[in-house]
Amino acid sequence: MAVFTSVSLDDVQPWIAQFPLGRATAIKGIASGIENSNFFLTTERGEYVLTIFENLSFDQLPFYLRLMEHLAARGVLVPAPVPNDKGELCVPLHGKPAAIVSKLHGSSELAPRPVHCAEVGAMLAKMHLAGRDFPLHQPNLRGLAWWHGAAPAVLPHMAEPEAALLRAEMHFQQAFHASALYARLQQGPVHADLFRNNVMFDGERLTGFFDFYFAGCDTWLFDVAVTINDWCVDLDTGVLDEARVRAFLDAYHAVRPFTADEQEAWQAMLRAGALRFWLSRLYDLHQPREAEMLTPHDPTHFERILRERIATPAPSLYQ
Ligand SMILES: Nc1ncnc2c1ncn2[C@@H]1O[C@H](COP(=O)(O)OP(=O)(O)O)[C@@H](O)[C@H]1O
Ligand SMILES: N[C@@H](CCOP(=O)(O)O)C(=O)O
Repeated sequence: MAVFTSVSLDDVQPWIAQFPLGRATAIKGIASGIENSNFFLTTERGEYVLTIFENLSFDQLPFYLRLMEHLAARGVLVPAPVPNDKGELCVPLHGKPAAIVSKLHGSSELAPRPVHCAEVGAMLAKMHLAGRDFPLHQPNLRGLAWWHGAAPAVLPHMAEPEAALLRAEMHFQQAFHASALYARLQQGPVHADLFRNNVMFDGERLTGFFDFYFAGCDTWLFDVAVTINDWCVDLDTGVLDEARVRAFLDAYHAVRPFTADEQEAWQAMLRAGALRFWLSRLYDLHQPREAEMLTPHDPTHFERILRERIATPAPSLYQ
């Protein structure tokens, strides 16, 4: 659970006057999440989510918030940021950047079936296409450059077999990212953290993607790999579930067809998706930050997934 910065109804009342939302009537800290302080905010106009950004700067936030605005305007189901009376999407609260977005209906589907995976696959493809004319650019801040900084920070804490795997995979990914094949992959704004807990469903109907605060420009295939590694995996073994993978990939391919280059790069990208979260979970474990409520995620889950993606041929992207 994480609320890093506390906010009361009294704190928020004068602040919210700059938004066209009426008075705030209730505010409640949200326990889940590990990056930001989130609150359900009820106002005279409806239900919203207030986020105080703990690690992102005012300079970085326009990318995320304008991307959500851009996607929402193109029919991609994402929370719409609410502008204040000056048209700003991000304003200080308790000295930190903060934003209000619309609240999505429903709940996360933590035991997805193929029908849910198909919904996510189709919406992800739609999101990639809708992002093509997004004018702002920011790299994926948890990409290869970050991996190079994080690996030396966690390696001293690791036992040798795991450290050897991390060094070898860094080496492999360095070569993959420098390859001509990688350079040919299509790129654009990606979510980069589209796990089960970042998508809302109302029954079998997807109501939205949220938590865009790891988004950045990267290959579309990386986004597919990150998403499949969570949505289509057997959580105990890290093995991909064939029926869920097929449903996801077929639905994605029907909206935005995969290319032959992407097929060739697929196994290496599934490995990249696993490495990214193994590293960030190791980093959070060994370099913890202050929080009122915080549950660290288990790194061994992604170590298992990485070993499995190295050992097992990747499923075909299209039939
Ligand atoms: N726009 C939204 N609509 C509905 N619920 C939301 C929305 N944004 C966040 N939440 C809720 O807040 C929780 C934590 O948000 P999240 O963005 O995952 O936090 P963090 O960025 O700290 O990881 C989510 O699990 C979800 O229940
Ligand atoms: N999805 C990541 C961590 C990011 O946390 P989130 O709650 O913001 O999605 C992981 O599982 O390691």
